[in-house]
Amino acid sequence: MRKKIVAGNWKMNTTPVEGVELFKEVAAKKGEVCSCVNFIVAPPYTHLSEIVKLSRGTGIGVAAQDCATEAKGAYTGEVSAQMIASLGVEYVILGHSERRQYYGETSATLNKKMEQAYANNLAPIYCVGENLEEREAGKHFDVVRKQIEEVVFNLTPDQFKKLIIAYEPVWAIGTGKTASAEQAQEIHAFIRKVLAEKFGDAANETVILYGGSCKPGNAAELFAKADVDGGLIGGAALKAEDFIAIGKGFSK
Ligand SMILES: O=C[C@H](O)COP(=O)(O)O
Repeated sequence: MRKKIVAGNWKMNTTPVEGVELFKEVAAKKGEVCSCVNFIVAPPYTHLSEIVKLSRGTGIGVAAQDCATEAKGAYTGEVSAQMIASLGVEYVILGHSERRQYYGETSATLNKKMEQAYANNLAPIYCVGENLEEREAGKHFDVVRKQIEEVVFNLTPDQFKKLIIAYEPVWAIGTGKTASAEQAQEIHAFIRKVLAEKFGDAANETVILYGGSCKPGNAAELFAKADVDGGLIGGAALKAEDFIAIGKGFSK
């Protein structure tokens, strides 16, 4: 039985004070959701220390939204995986489409970040997904396969066991357009098949999250699909009520 995960990517939103409030609200409401659901929050770097402390005993995991390609040194503005891990953070989101699109992250960049994440015991949440043009041209399977082959296929079998994948069609992120549950299932099953080509049966254990305008109204339908193991939530993770309601998509 694969883990069920609902992860909230706060992106560049909330001040540290607001973030603490949001976290406290989520923690207070978490009991309304089936204990089978694992919640993770990914606040901005500036909030991590405080939120890790608050998370103790709540069962809510904490992720960073990114990490540096290098271990340490003269890289102004960067934050290393070691710095993040030393706070008690367990996960790191890597390869989010916003990082790929606005900061030019390539597979080469992401291979280095993966290496740093694993060297510091952080479990990566590796994001893949096609843009609208690629989807309309019917290239989504090829795009996603490439994003997996160029990065995930470099992992050792042991590293692979810790990996979480998030499929996020770029055309659905923050747009209000959601992939249908059928579209999500189709590509999640495809991702699992590609992973199995390299890692065999271990791919049956890989948690594959859906991301892109996932909200209380569509979560249950998406999560009901066989290969959709939860969600990576953006906008709706900024309201505790909505985030928790998405978690309830698993409760029935
Ligand atoms: O990381 C989260 C995704 O980019 C989804 O964002 P969204 O729920 O606002 O569409």
